[in-house]
Amino acid sequence: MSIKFPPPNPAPTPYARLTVLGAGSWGTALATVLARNGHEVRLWSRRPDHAAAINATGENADYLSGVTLPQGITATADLATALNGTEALLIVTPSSTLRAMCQAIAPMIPAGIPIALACKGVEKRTGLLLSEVVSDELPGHPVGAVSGPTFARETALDHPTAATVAFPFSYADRLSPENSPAARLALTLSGGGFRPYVSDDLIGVEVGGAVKNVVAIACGMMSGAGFAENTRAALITRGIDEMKLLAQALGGRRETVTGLSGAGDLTLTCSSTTSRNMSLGHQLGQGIPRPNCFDGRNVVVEGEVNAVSVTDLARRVGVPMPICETVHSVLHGGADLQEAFSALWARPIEAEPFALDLSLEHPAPQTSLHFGVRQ
Ligand SMILES: NC(=O)C1=CN([C@@H]2O[C@H](COP(=O)(O)OP(=O)(O)OC[C@H]3O[C@@H](n4cnc5c(N)ncnc54)[C@H](OP(=O)(O)O)[C@@H]3O)[C@@H](O)[C@H]2O)C=CC1
Ligand SMILES: O=C(CO)COP(=O)(O)O
Repeated sequence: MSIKFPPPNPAPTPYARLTVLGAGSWGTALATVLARNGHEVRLWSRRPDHAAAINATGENADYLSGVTLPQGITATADLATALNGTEALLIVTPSSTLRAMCQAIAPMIPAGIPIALACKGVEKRTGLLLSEVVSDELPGHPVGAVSGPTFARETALDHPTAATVAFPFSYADRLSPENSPAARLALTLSGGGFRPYVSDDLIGVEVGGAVKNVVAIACGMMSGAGFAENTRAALITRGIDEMKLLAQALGGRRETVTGLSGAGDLTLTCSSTTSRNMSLGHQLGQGIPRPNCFDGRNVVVEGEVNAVSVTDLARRVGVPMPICETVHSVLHGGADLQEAFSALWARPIEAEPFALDLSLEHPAPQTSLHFGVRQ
C-alpha cells in the first residue's frame, strides 16, 4: 500500500508592481530593496522637482546621497501615476500625514490591494493605531505593517537586515497562506541582505514601533545628560515592559514585543544617534534648546509627537507607562529634565514582571540621580 502525502503548500507569488508613497530616506530604502529584487516600483514624492531629480540622477540626493538606486524605480509626484496598475502599496510618509494621505489616494487606489504601513506611530487626535486610520479611510483593503530595526541608509546599502511583515490573518489566509498579503509581501521584499519574518499580530507590531521612538528619546536624554550603559540597559528593558503592557491591553501579544519590531527596533534606536529620536533626546539632555536641535533643521522625530499620542492612549486603557510619561512631561509639559528623570527613578519599588502582583505597598525609595558627574 502506498501512502499519499498531501501536496506541499504552493509557494507565494511576489508582487510584480508596487507603489511607495514617500520618497524620504525610508521610502527610498524600501523602494531600493524592492527594485533590487527585480520588481517595478513607483516612488511618490510630493515635490515634482524632487521626483524629476531622482529620475535624472538615479540618486535621492536629498535623503540618501551617495546611494545609487537600482533600475526599476520611477519617481513621480503624480499620485494617479504612482498608483495606476499597482498590486501593493507601502505608505512611508510621517505618521502625522497618514489620514490626509489616505484621503488623497482614496479616489484612485486600485480596489482591494494590500496596504503596508512603514511609518511608525499612533494618531494624535484619535489614539488610533495607524492601521486603524487606514481602515477608517480606505475600507476594503488588507492593512498591515513592515517594521523592525532598520536604519534606512544601511538597508539601502544592502547590509544584512531583518524586519517583520505583519497582517492579520483572515480565514481565507489560513486556508491558503500562500495567498496571504503577509506571505506575498515578505517574499517580494526578501532578497540580498533583506530578510523578512511574517506575523499575524499587527497590533503587537504597531505598538512596538510607536513606543520605541518615545523610549529612544528617554535614552538620548539620559545619555546627553552624562549617563551611560547601565542607564540605557535599564530604559530599554523597562521600555519593553511598557510596550508589552500596552500591546496586551490593545489585544496584541506580549511575545511579539520581544521580536524585531519591539525589542529589536528599541535596541537599535536606543543605541546610536543615527536615530533621530535618540539624537533629539541626546541634544536636549545636553541642554540644547529644542529650536536649536539638529541645527534648527526640520527633522522627522516620530517619538516627539507620539509621546503625546502614546501616553494619551495608555492612560485611556489604564496602562502605566512611566518612561513615556516622563518624556511627555519634558517635551510637552514644561517639566525639568533632571527633576523628571529623578522622579522616574524614585518611584516606589515594583515587581518585575509587572503582572506579578506582590501586593506590596512600597514607600518611595530615597533615590537621587547625580546629574553633572561625568564618567
Ligand atoms: N529613516 C529610517 O531609518 C526609518 C524610518 N521609518 C519611518 O518612516 C516614516 C518616514 O520617515 P523617513 O522616511 O525616515 O523620513 P524622512 O525625513 O527621511 O522623509 C520624510 C518624507 O515624508 C515626506 N513628507 C513630509 N511631510 C509630508 C506631508 N505632509 N505629506 C506628504 N509627504 C510628506 C517628505 O517629503 P519632502 O521631502 O517633500 O519634505 C519625505 O519624502 C516615519 O514614520 C519613520 O518613523 C521606519 C523605519 C526606518
Ligand atoms: O525606525 C527607525 C529604525 O528602525 C529609525 O529611527 P529614527 O526615526 O529614530 O531615526
